[in-house]
Amino acid sequence: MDTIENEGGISVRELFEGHGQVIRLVFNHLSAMSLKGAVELGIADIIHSHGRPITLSELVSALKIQPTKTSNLFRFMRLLVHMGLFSKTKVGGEKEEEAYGLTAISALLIKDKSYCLSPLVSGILDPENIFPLHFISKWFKGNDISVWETVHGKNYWDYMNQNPGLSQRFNQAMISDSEMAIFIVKDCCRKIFEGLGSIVDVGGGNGGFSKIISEAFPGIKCTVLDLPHAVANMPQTENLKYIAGDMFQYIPPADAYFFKLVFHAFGDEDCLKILKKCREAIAGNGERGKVLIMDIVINEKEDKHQVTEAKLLGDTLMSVSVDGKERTDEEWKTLFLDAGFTHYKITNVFGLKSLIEVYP
Ligand SMILES: C[S@@+](CC[C@H](N)C(=O)[O-])C[C@H]1O[C@@H](n2cnc3c(N)ncnc32)[C@H](O)[C@@H]1O
Ligand SMILES: O=c1cc(-c2ccc(O)cc2)oc2c(O)c(O)ccc12
Repeated sequence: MDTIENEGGISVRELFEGHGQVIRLVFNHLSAMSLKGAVELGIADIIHSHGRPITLSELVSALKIQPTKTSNLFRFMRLLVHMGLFSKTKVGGEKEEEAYGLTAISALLIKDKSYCLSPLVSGILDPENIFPLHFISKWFKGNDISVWETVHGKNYWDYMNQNPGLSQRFNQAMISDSEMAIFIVKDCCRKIFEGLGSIVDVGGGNGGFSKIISEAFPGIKCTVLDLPHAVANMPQTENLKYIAGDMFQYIPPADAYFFKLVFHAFGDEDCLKILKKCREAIAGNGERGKVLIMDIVINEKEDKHQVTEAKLLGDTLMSVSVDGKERTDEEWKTLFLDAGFTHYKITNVFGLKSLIEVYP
């Protein structure tokens, strides 16, 4: 086939393929929006309560949608099966029919399960939350720290502070992201938490993780430190307290300083300030204490392609939304050593996250 000289010798066939890739990328937003639609329709809940794979006609009637939408639903389910949200099997005797079942993805969307991720899907894909992402190019050309300043004239946390509805949906999203941590705390990483007398969950939001810890280890006193709007009106219990404050100003002393998805929301300079505060607190406590970080570690060599892609998408989200970043092992190491820590250990835990133990 002909080549187009002024395009660096790319063949017309390659351009055809490139055209398909551009269309695929443009249509990519439909993956997220279809996931959101499936969550709002409650398809996973319907299949779960059905107790066995559900046929298209049974699904139409359970969804209480017009029969005229049957073929649209068939095509929607075909996409969701392709995306891995649902499985497709044959049911029935002589007159076989196709039926849809749950997969490891849709099992996480069942609303009565503690580890349900539906609030994460709706919270992160909230139109108000994604609107500023339409202005990435405008942000690149200007001097604003994030797209939130470009669009709303204030940073992410100030915007949240002034918009309690969005803040609540974001906090619910993060709580649902924490629920799976129960398996880590109880199983693979139990030893990391055993024997601790106190934990400060710094930037702990509504305390999703601390609730899990305080229930699994009644002997640990958990304190959630977060900005005033995030911890307002939170019910205190004997071993779970909330403090409104600024982690750049003060972090209360504890046996362990826990940070889940906090460092990825800040640049290196800010992370160093926070880590140095922890290091000082440990020194002031007779070198007793450690930092525990549940966050993302980019590992392009060992992670599957899809996992790296999700981490890199997250990195761009952090870069444009909050001046944060996802870090490689080397980048984490530099931060820890610069803050005065001597060693650390990374354990891959769940989803995209690792648990990093950092020692003085
Ligand atoms: C991405 S969220 C993580 C929430 C929680 N750790 C979790 O994973 O569910 C980051 C949190 O940092 C909090 N935060 C931001 N700036 C802070 C500051 N200066 N002091 C304390 N918390 C802060 C935010 O309010 C938010 O709850
Ligand atoms: O929009 C987000 C999403 C996340 C997030 C949620 C769940 C995960 O397992 C990883 C990342 O984190 C965010 C964040 O830390 C932030 O400061 C703003 C937005 C988001």
